[in-house]
Amino acid sequence: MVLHLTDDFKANAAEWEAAGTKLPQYDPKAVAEYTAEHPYWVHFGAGNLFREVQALIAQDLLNQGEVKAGVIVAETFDADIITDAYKPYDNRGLSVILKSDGSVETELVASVAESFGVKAHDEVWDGLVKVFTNPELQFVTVTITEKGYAIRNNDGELLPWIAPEVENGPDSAVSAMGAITALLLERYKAGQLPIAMVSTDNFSQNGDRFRSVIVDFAKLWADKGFVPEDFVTYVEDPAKVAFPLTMIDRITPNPADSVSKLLEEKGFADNKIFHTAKGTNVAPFANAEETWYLVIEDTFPNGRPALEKAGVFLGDRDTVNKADEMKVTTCLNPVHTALAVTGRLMSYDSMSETIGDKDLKALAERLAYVEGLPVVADPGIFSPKEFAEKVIDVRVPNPSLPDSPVRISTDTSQKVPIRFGVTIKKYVESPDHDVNTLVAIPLAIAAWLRLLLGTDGKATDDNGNEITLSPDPRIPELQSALASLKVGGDLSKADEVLKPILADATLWGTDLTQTPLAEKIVGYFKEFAAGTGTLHPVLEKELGL
Ligand SMILES: NC(=O)c1ccc[n+]([C@@H]2O[C@H](COP(=O)([O-])OP(=O)(O)OC[C@H]3O[C@@H](n4cnc5c(N)ncnc54)[C@H](O)[C@@H]3O)[C@@H](O)[C@H]2O)c1
Ligand SMILES: O=P(O)(O)OC[C@@H](O)[C@@H](O)[C@H](O)[C@H](O)CO
Repeated sequence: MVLHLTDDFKANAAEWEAAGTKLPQYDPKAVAEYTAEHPYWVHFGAGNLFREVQALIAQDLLNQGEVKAGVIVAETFDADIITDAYKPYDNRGLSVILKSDGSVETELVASVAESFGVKAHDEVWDGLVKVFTNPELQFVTVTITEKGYAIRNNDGELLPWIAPEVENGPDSAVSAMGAITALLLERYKAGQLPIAMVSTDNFSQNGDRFRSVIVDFAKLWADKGFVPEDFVTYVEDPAKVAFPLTMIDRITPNPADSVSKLLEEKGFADNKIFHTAKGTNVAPFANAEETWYLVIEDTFPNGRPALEKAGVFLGDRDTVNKADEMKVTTCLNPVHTALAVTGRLMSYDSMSETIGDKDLKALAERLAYVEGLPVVADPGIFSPKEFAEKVIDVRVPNPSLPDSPVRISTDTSQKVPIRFGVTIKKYVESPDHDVNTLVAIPLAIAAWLRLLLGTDGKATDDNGNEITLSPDPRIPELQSALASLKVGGDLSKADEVLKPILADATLWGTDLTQTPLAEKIVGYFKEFAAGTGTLHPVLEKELGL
C-alpha cells in the first residue's frame, strides 16, 4: 500500500482508513473552485504552525459544512516553501499528531485551496490582489515569526531591505509588512472594504504591534506621496481594518526525520523534508502535539465564520490579552526559552531531555510558579496554574515530540523582551513585588549570555565541546560585544563588558542596569563562564537544590 497526498482519496478511502488517517469530508476540487470566487480567509506564512492550526481549523469548518471555501496561503519571505512543499502536493498536507501516550494520529488536510509564493509584482501578485479586492474576504491570519514584523532597527532607522520599498512605493513591496500594506491599499482602492488582520505570532499585544507597523508603513508612503492620507485613516480605523489580539498555542516542532521514517514505514509516500535556502524546514507533513489553543479577540469588521465550532475561543480584548500574557510571558514560552538555552549548554537534543534533567526542571518550575504566576492575571477561560502544570508535567516531557533546544533557541534575542522582559517590568513597577527576589529569570538570562561566548555563530557547551548556535539576527553584534570574555578566562572585566548589553532596553524591555538584576546576572554569568561543568552546581546552589 502506497499513499500519495494527491490521491483521489474517495476512490482509495479504504486504504487511507486502513492507515488510520482521517479524510476530508468534502470535495477539494469543488472547494478550490468556489474559493477562487468567494475567498474568506488568507494566511501569510506557510510554515509548520499554519499546517497544524489554521489549516486544520479551515478543514474542520469545511467538514462541518460551516463554510464552502478553503484557506488561501501566501508566502512572502520564502517562496521555496510553496514550490517545494505545497504545489507538488496540490496544496495538501498530512497532519501528524504525536500524543503524549505514544500514539500517533494522522489526517489528510486539503483545506488549502490556493497557495501564492510572492517574489515580485507578477502574475502571482495579481492573483493575491484579486483576492484582496474581493468584498467577501473576511480576515487574514499571519505566522511569520517575531522578526517578520520588524521594519526598523533599534535606532528607528528603516531596515536595509525595507528602505527601498519605502523609496520606490507600494508597487515594489515584497517584504511581509510591505506586501501586506500594499495589498491593504488595493482593498482600500476597491472601496475601503473592511477586514480583520489577525497576527497569530507569539508576542504580547501582537495585534497592536501588527497595526502599528502597518500604520507606520502607510504613513511612510503617504509622506512620499505614493498613497493618499485617507489610506492611513483607513488602516487606522478599527471599524474598517481591525487588528485583533490573539493567543496561539500548539508545540509544532520542525518536521522530524523520525516522523518522516515512521510515515515511510506506514506507506505514506510524501515524507520528504526540505531545508530551503532561507533556512525553513518544511515538508508535505507537519508534526505537533495534541494540545492546542487559539484565542482571538472577537473583532471582525467583515464578519467571520463560526470559528468557535472548530475549537477557537473568541473573547473580549481583556480576556485575550490575559490569555496571551499568561502563555507567552509566564507559563509556556519563558519556560521553553530557559530550558532551551540551558539545554543547549548541556547539548541535549530534545526538549523532553531538558525537562528530564532535575536541575533544569527546577529552574522551569521556579520560573513559572514562583516568579511568573504571582504577576500574571487569570484570563478566566483557563487556570494559569493548571496551564503551567500541563506544560511542565505533560507537554514538554512528551517523549514522542521531536522538539529541540536548537529550534526553541532560534531568534532568542527577539524573544527575551517578551518572555522575560514583561515579567521583569511588572516586578520593577509594582510596589507589591520585589525584583530582588527574582532568581530563575536572571539565571536564564546569564545562561544565555554564557551560551553566546564564541565567534562566528559558534560557541561551546558546558562540557567544552564546540556547538553551532541557532540562527538569531543579533548574534554577530552580541558575540562581538562579548568577544573579550572567554569560558575559563579572565572575567574581571565582565561587569564592564556586560553593562551595555544589560542596559539595552530593546533586549530586556527595561534598562536592567537601573535594577538590581544587572549585578545578579553578572554574578551568575561569571559563575557559569568560570569553566566547564558549572551549569549544574550553579543551578543547584542558586535554586537551593
Ligand atoms: N511552532 C510552534 O510551536 C509555534 C506555536 C505557537 C506560535 N508560533 C508562532 O508562529 C511562528 C512561526 O512558527 P512556525 O512553526 O510556522 O515556523 P516555521 O519555521 O515553520 O515557519 C516560519 C514562517 O515564517 C516565515 N518567516 C521567517 N522569517 C521571516 C521574515 N523575516 N519575514 C517574513 N516571514 C518570515 C517563513 O517564511 C515561514 O512562513 C513562530 O515564530 C511563532 O511566533 C509557533
Ligand atoms: O515559535 P517561536 O520561535 O516564537 O518560539 C519557539 C517555541 O517556544 C514556540 O514555538 C512554542 O513551541 C509555541 O509557542 C507553543 O505554542
